[in-house]
Amino acid sequence: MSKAQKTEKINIFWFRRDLRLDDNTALHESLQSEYPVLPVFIFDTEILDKLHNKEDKRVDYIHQAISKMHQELQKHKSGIRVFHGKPMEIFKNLVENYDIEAVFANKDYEPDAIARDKEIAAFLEKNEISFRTCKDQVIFEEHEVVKNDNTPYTVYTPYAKKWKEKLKDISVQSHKTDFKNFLPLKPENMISLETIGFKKTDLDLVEPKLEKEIISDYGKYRNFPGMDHTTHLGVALRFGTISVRKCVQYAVKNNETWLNELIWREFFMQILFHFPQVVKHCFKKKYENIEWRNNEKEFKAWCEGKTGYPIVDAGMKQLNETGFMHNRVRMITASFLTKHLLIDWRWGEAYFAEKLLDYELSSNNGNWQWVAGCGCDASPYFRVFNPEEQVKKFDKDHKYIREWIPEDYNEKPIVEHKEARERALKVYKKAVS
Ligand SMILES: Cc1cc2nc3c(=O)[nH]c(=O)nc-3n(C[C@H](O)[C@H](O)[C@H](O)COP(=O)(O)OP(=O)(O)OC[C@H]3O[C@@H](n4cnc5c(N)ncnc54)[C@H](O)[C@@H]3O)c2cc1C
Repeated sequence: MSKAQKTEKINIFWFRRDLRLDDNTALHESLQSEYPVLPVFIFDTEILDKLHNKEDKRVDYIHQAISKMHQELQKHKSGIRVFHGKPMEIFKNLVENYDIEAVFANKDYEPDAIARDKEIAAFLEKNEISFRTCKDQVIFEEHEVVKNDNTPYTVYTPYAKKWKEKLKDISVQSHKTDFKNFLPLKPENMISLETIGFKKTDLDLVEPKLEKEIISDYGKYRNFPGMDHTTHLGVALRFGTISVRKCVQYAVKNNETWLNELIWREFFMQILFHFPQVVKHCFKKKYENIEWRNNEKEFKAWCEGKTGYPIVDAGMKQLNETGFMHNRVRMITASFLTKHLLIDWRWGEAYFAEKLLDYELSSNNGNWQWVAGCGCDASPYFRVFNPEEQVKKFDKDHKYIREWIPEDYNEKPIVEHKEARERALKVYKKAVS
């Protein structure tokens, strides 16, 4: 950055978890204004420093998504200026070097992001720069779908009902990007993964697509992991490489079951917003009394896919090898950890957070608490998945199991189902009664 840039007034658009050029609300807003727009992205050291695995596919995903947009913008004689550091330091620098009218960004609803944005907004305000945020990541924000007395819903079904009623009152519109108002920039290479302390992985970013064959029959086949009949759009929704408005428009026309899943996503987002204590604690307080066994050897066996229960082990292998696990198997593995092994759901949640490509704090936390029985609208604690019965129902030809566990697999079960189930029921009952 050079002082010479101060001569022209500009706007800044700050990419965060909205890594796309099309149908991007705040980007669209910024481009409507009278000043040219400088797009920026910050590899935030406060987030990256916490990642121990330096071959993290998510960092690679973000890097590839930004590179693609940077190349696209270079065709329009602009680009993205990508920084590595603490957002506050980066903004101090930007303010010193540019005459900025406003900073535009899409709203982020996670507790850490809210705190970061508050700090940045205060700093910008001091410098007479406005910080304009837009709704983009969701159809309805935390205060838009609430009970008649304005309190948040904590049960999914009435929340979803109200959500769908409200949807009828609005038109979900997509925004077209006008490439004319980007700030002209000299061609510049983007910062490399190595410079920010990470390595290239085997991940190849594929353009997220709404696939008709998958979504039309979603309700019929989504529960069978061997059929792999879900969209795999979780990561695209997480990093915003697809617009949620496009997904919802498509779901409304093509499949209500799939729409319901998108509503679960917003349900858990608003739970996290209204009850941020769930990050560390059970939504239902009584469940803090559970006397977890927390056996470290058994936890390791679970993580490595060596529990002796083929469906659990197949799921953990899929997760470890690809960063994805089918939803049905996420439920089975999570139930096995919390009920059969009586290991604190927070251990499992943290392991998934490290490995899942589509890791989303609100969904991961909400679903772990759902399985463990301690969440807002949770499965009752006495519902203990029987892994063998789950195989009979959902993978009866062992297609999924065969895909993920080796032929010479002969792990001995680390616990016996009936005994483990009874032990779990006893411990849970003691805690909650
Ligand atoms: C223990 C556990 C942990 C989970 N952790 C995460 C997580 O970190 N991030 C995450 O996005 N989902 C999580 N889920 C929910 C669900 O498993 C994934 O969203 C889904 O498997 C992703 O696959 P897909 O993209 O093919 O989804 P699809 O089945 O095609 O669904 C479309 C989208 O709807 C949303 N969605 C679907 N199911 C759920 C759900 N139960 N809760 C919230 N949103 C949902 C996701 O954004 C998903 O991409 C978790 C589920 C469990 C049981």
